[in-house]
Amino acid sequence: MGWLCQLRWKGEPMKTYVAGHRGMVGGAILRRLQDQGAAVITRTHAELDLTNQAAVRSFMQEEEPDAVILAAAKVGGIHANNTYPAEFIYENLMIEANVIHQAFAAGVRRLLFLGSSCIYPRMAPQPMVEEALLTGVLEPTNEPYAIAKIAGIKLCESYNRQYGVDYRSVMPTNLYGPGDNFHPENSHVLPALIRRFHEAAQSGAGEVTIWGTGTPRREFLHVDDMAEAALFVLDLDREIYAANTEPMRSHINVGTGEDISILELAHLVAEITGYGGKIVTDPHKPDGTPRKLMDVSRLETMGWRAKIGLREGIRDSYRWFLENTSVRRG
Ligand SMILES: NC(=O)C1=CN([C@@H]2O[C@H](COP(=O)(O)OP(=O)(O)OC[C@H]3O[C@@H](n4cnc5c(N)ncnc54)[C@H](OP(=O)(O)O)[C@@H]3O)[C@@H](O)[C@H]2O)C=CC1
Ligand SMILES: C[C@H]1O[C@H](OP(=O)(O)OP(=O)(O)OC[C@H]2O[C@@H](n3cnc4c(=O)[nH]c(N)nc43)[C@H](O)[C@@H]2O)[C@@H](O)[C@@H](O)C1=O
Repeated sequence: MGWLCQLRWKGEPMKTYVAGHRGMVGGAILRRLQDQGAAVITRTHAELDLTNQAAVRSFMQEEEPDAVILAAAKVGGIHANNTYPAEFIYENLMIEANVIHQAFAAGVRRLLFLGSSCIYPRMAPQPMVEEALLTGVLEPTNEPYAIAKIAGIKLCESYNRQYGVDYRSVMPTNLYGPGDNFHPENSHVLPALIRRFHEAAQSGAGEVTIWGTGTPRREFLHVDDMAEAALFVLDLDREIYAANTEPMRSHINVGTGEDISILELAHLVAEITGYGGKIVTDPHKPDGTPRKLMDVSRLETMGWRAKIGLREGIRDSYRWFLENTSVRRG
């Protein structure tokens, strides 16, 4: 069970709205809250399109949640970001502006916004500290998405400064696990490789191609760790959160503090899925950021660190992939 979420306001359990509850992160957060008997509100994308300002206003005014966890977003890997830049910047700006403003207008006391590690400059010194934000140019393949995420942090900070609310931001590294998007083109690297190597092992293929040179390095955090970290940060006393952040640098990195090259990752996924053939690289596909290892000392100082190791986590994700053929995406 791990750390128990005590989301309470004046002794009463907070009514918490989980936006994006059918997604990988939102689903993991919802499971933890339900396991702890928390009062939770959810709406599917079909029930409530968060890019629709009037619909979000009506929902917030009607439900008046005490807390909001914003895990809804337009999300995808390097190919999706590179192919649909207008959708990534527009939809994410609209979702966060609507949810954050309408939460404030409805008197929501506490909110957690999920950003991403791609907010940092392409060549930020590694590991990347929270202070590196806005100190350099971004990675072109996901700049629109990154700018939307930076805007989300600044929305929270601006509402905190002007209206005195308590809206917090966490910056997850690359995430994976149950409920992931396994689409062959639009997914992130780890689910994409799980699918590709599994299919190759099943078909007896002699060769599997991975995108790019295989030299970039990435950090991977299991989504159950992410869910626990999200609730840990949301539940922190305001004084502790304020003491470990600054009003204009309020976001908190969430990761494992360890990274791996894409080629090493490919060999690990091949081993776990039982694929024994060749692995070749395709340098014509983009590498993206060479490295984006997060400095996670700010969150560790506040008392949280990741628990699930990469090998164990990939096994868990592969098991979910195999057991959920009907519900998995892609
Ligand atoms: N996955 C990763 O590696 C990382 C994710 N993050 C961040 O974590 C958060 C969650 O990501 P993740 O769980 O992986 O993403 P998913 O794509 O798994 O989930 C996103 C959820 O948001 C919903 N959604 C999207 N657009 C809308 C909309 N207009 N109105 C209502 N709901 C909408 C989706 O519903 P539907 O599918 O029905 O459209 C889905 O349930 C995001 O903020 C993401 O940026 C940050 C770093 C890494
Ligand atoms: C979390 C973060 O995720 C995104 O950034 P990213 O980490 O670069 O995305 P990615 O996981 O898709 O790729 C990681 C690396 O892996 C290589 N790679 C090899 N083979 C496959 C492959 O088959 N699929 C994919 N997707 N990548 C592959 C790929 O070439 C790249 O070098 C942001 O857009 C944004 O969404 C964001 O915030």
